[in-house]
Amino acid sequence: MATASQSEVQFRFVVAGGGIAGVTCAQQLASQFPSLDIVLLTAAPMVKTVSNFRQVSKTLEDFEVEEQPSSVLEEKYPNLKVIQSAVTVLHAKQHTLLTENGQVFHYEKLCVCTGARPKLIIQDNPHVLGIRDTDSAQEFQKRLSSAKRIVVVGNGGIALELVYEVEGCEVIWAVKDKAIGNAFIDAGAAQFIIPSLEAEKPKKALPCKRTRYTTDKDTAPNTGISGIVDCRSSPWTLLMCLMSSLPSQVSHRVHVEYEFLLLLKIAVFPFSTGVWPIYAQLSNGKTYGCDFIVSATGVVPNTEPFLHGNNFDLAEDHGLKVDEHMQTSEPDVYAAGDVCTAGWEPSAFWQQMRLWTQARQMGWYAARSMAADILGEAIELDFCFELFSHITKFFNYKVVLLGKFNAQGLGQDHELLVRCTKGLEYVKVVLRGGRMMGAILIGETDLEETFENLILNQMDLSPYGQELLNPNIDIEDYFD
Ligand SMILES: Cc1cc2nc3c(=O)[nH]c(=O)nc-3n(C[C@H](O)[C@H](O)[C@H](O)COP(=O)(O)OP(=O)(O)OC[C@H]3O[C@@H](n4cnc5c(N)ncnc54)[C@H](O)[C@@H]3O)c2cc1C
Ligand SMILES: NC(=O)C1=CN([C@@H]2O[C@H](COP(=O)(O)OP(=O)(O)OC[C@H]3O[C@@H](n4cnc5c(N)ncnc54)[C@H](OP(=O)(O)O)[C@@H]3O)[C@@H](O)[C@H]2O)C=CC1
Repeated sequence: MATASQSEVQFRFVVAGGGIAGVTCAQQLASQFPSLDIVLLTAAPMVKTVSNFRQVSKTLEDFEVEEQPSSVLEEKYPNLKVIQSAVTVLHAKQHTLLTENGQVFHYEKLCVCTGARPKLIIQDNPHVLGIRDTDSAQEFQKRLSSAKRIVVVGNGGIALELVYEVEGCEVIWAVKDKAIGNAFIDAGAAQFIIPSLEAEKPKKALPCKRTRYTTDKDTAPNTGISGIVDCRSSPWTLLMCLMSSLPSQVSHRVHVEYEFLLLLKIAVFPFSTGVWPIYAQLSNGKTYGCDFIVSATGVVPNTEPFLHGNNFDLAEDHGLKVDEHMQTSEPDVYAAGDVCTAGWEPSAFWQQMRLWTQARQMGWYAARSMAADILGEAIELDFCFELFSHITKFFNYKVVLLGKFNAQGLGQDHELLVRCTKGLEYVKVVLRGGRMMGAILIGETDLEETFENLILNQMDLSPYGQELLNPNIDIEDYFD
């Protein structure tokens, strides 16, 4: 509770969390209400902003993520005040927040955007690392520089990127599925991209992702590792950038262990008795000694400071459940980005995935909803939630995911059309009742806009059958 000695300040809008969701929300509120002071409370010294935003098609978007000091944001939005102090307590009934530095904030509307943290297979083990932010990426890089072998556990975005990028160290990739990349791609796509793991990697000046993340060159804090500020960097691209400077003794050696059942008991031997600091025992009977294990096994929403004494509905994945206006179950508390879980009835082609794009869209839409509520206006769920779309890069291939790209929730009630040219492209279409429900496009297919339209307009494609993917038909012209 606030004490008499603590200063209490009142704001109409308070946003907690300086990631993409929180910053987007605060920026939107600051521009919509130029005469009001908006407060952004954040735990980290830097905030993340979107730059070079490009609307690729109706729903597909591409942008870079920059890490910048808060002053950059305050200069651009004079009515936006960024305070670096983590929220420690929320009293939702009283509409007050307490921060680490002892300040009490009274709000009319609050948006919680505190992100998520890695869900580690083993907690508090110095040889099991998760990667989330610049600090954890730097720790990973430091450990990697002297590592001979690492074990990567997990089969999602981080593992897919990590195993491809790590050089100069043997990588054992332990996936519990039959194919790699199950969180993003299907088994066919996995077969298409996996030869890239064995092939010589194309030399590139710097790692580059579809959605990049940069640190301001002149203003980044001194990290103590030379070269950082000259790189286009993120927890992720920063990592890759740093890794490119490591000596390459064993080039790109990855061994995949499929279908292991994770034995939660990972043996840890003291340095004096074991050759390796940690041993990973897999259910297939194999044991691998390694320098450290990377647990790339998903994330858990950062909700702790908000739960005690409040009455939030939580989703199964422990996210703050939000309705179609990004409102939580506590009055006047909204949530956006990784910390929240969409609780509304989703469109037939959308699902939540914890990604930069969705963090931006949710942050923006939460701000619009908060404003609409204050102004007494009605607001409808934004169009960006009509169709799931994501552009990224895996194993140096452009990857576009649309709608129910893995037939999520469709059960047996679907059929697949696939076109694949080794080393060039992989196109998979998910159809239900002759109508397109989703697609995976790998390589420079140039099909994203046409397929996006076909999913949105639900045209009956049954008359075209297999011809839909005939490479000799210019499908773009055909359906335009
Ligand atoms: C290694 C890695 C690579 C990724 N690559 C991609 C990619 O290529 N493409 C993609 O789309 N997505 C990617 N993601 C996912 C993406 O980073 C997240 O979905 C996105 O950052 C979520 O944004 P957010 O604003 O919700 O949360 P975050 O970016 O996590 O921001 C949360 C903010 O809240 C602050 N905070 C936390 N607790 C408190 C508190 N108590 N009080 C105040 N502030 C607090 C933090 O300091 C931080 O500023 C990647 C994730 C990781 C870990
Ligand atoms: N390019 C991009 O778009 C990128 C996006 N990201 C995002 O960043 C976040 C963090 O990435 P990441 O950690 O890879 O999370 P993801 O959610 O992408 O993947 C987690 C993976 O770990 C598996 N897993 C979960 N628990 C265990 C366990 N106990 N043992 C073995 N495997 C397990 C999951 O399998 P199952 O699904 O069967 O539970 C899944 O394959 C995600 O939100 C991701 O979307 C990250 C990097 C790149």
